[in-house]
Amino acid sequence: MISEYLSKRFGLTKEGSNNLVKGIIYTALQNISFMIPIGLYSLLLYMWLSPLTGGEIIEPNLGLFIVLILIALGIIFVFAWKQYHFVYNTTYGESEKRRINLGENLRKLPLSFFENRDLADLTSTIMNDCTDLEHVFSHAVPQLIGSIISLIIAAIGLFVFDWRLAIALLWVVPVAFVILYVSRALIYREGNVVLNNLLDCGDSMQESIESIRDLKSYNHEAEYSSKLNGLTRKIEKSRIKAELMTAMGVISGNMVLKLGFVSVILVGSYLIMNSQISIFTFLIFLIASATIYAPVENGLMFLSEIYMMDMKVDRTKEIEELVIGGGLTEYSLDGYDIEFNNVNFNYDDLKDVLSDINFTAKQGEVTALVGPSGGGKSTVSKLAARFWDPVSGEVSLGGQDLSKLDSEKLLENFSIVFQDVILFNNTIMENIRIGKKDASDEEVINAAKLAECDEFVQKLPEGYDTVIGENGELLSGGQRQRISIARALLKDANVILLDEATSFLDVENESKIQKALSELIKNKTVIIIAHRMRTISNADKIVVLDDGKIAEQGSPEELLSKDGLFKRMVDLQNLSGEWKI
Ligand SMILES: Nc1ncnc2c1ncn2[C@@H]1O[C@H](COP(=O)(O)OP(=O)(O)OP(=O)(O)O)[C@@H](O)[C@H]1O
Repeated sequence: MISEYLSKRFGLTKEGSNNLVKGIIYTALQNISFMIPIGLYSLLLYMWLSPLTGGEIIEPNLGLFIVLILIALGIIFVFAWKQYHFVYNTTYGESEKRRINLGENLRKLPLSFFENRDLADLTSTIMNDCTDLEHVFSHAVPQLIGSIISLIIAAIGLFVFDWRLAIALLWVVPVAFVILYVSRALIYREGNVVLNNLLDCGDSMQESIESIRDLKSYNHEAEYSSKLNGLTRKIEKSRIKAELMTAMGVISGNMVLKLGFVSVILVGSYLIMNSQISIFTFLIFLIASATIYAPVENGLMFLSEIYMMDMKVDRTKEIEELVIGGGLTEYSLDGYDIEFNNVNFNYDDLKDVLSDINFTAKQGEVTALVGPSGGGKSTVSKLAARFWDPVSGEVSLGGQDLSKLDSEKLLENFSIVFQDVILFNNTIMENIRIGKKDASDEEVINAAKLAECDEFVQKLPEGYDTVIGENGELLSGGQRQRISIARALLKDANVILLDEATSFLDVENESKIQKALSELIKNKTVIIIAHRMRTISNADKIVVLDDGKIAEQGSPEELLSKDGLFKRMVDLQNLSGEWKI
């Protein structure tokens, strides 16, 4: 039962919660075993003090006492070792599983999730929240529950000994817990404020590092650092307030515990004066009051940590429980036409981003999406790869409704070249191999040659084995883009999405890549988004998107013969000397 509760409450695996229960039992046994030497010491005192209290002379066997103390130490050691084994193995094992699980879930989440989610927040959940949970499981939970169990057992023994002194000793414990329980709401609220301030500051840090070039070029560094200073001060203030709230609860609880010692002295003195208890009983309770509160004090300290943990468990659970895209993993496709049927879409219920979109991107053809900025071109391409599902209508691939297919499996059919190329701090060879993880070096080099990478790669100190730095910092924008095209060439999928794929390239390289792409796209479904008319002059079909609607569609020749938006865009670009058909 406890195991089920722990598993549900803290999101532990069955094995993890079973081991944590064992850890808690050993914590309680360890706490109790600490009382064995105290018991032996009390017995020794009783023997020594016996003649002073009118009893017979008892000669203690010191050798036996030393042996018993050594045995007690052995027992303490075994319990401590067992407790350590179960608690720490569980904690780090569970943390590992939690992180892997979160990583797996993130991998399976629809890409739309990441567009609306703050990346600093996600990193903080995986790293910081998991680390904080580690501490809670290794210290707070076993200590708190273990100390409650050992306290109950010790309390039963003390009640049997003398119920009046037991009450004098123990009345403070529930009072201390109630005080901390009452301060729970404040601790939770202030903890939340700290967490949000930390996230805001992490976000701003990340943003300032990512945009350092623009900040410097627009002389905005001073404003930005003063914003960061403000956020850091906010963290400091909220932390102090949160610590204060926690301290108020914990210190008040601990102060109440100290009253237990006072009440034992008062009640004990009264009972001794009235000859109702022996000096030995009084001594036992005095020793107990000096030791029994230590685990409770720890427990109180950890209770506040457990309160703070709630929000962290909620944040990790949110990712773990998010409905994963789901869908069929086994299906057959009738070709690779992508069809939009009466598709309507919005990102946030506020404004329709796409209305009544109907077109087919045919296999073996290049379909170009053009139109003014913000018209919805990228959104259409995202729907084509099921990064999002339409609000109404249907997007299909080879006759299958995309919203019924498993996203991960579906993307096996896609090669996508994004506008923002993401490269990894690895060699060029491995960066291209991402397109097809089992590709041989030869296949990688062939793809690189087709994407016009070979020439600049040969000039690098270690050729294909050159490590290109974080996000390819050693490469130019055009080189990065060519690497991402090489990846797509290597993947050789049936559907190709090119988002401004050649925007960084100079005219010479661009025409070379266009040649390579025309080889690649034979008999494939290609959707290309391009601002420059030159890059789509060979398209079979043009879909012009304006303000989320299809303004017109048809072959370039058809659209040029009309006096529509496309013609106006071409004329405009002709004016700037870019359009050659
Ligand atoms: N993740 C998002 N959340 C909310 N709104 C978004 C999101 N992405 C895009 N939009 C909005 O959707 C509309 C269409 O954007 P989209 O990026 O599809 O246009 P686009 O034609 O590709 O523009 P551009 O040519 O400038 O890249 C815009 O009004 C944009 O503000």
